[in-house]
Amino acid sequence: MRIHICAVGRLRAGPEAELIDDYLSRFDRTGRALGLGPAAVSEVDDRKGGGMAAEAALLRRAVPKGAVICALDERGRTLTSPKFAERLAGWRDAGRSDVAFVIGGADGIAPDLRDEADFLLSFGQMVWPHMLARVMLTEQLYRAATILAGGPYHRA
Ligand SMILES: C[S@@+](CC[C@H](N)C(=O)[O-])C[C@H]1O[C@@H](n2cnc3c(N)ncnc32)[C@H](O)[C@@H]1O
Repeated sequence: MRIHICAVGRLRAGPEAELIDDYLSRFDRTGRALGLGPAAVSEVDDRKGGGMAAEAALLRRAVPKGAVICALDERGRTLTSPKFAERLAGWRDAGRSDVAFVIGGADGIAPDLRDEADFLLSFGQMVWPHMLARVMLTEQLYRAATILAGGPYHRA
């Protein structure tokens, strides 16, 4: 099951980009035997200042047809890491080929795109910078893969 991280904004080289690359390559390595991955980031950038609606149109284009849409939003549901792993495995076991994690820009995700999501995932009620949300998501994807693989990385 392919993982797409569809995110607003271009990430420049730096510590966040290094962490994301590292977690995604670990996820791909661990996930391969589990039918999870590969994972890739699709960045969208509205240079015309069209706001959330313009970003939503670009994000929709980045989401593969038929993908499960999991939108990241502080108003969504919080999950434990094992429950997040279970949910990923559930989508895989239901035969879904693609899961798209959608991350908004400075103003968040347009309400109509949020309404289209199959799941709203929250990393708590605090608002995080979108680049940190990307890092947190990639770490949780790697953690989920290690949980499903029975590895020692996650300690509850
Ligand atoms: C700077 S935040 C935007 C916050 C904006 N005020 C809003 O109403 O959504 C940018 C993006 O990071 C992600 N994000 C930030 N905090 C989050 C959280 N606590 N849980 C899940 N995603 C979060 C969301 O995808 C959000 O659209």
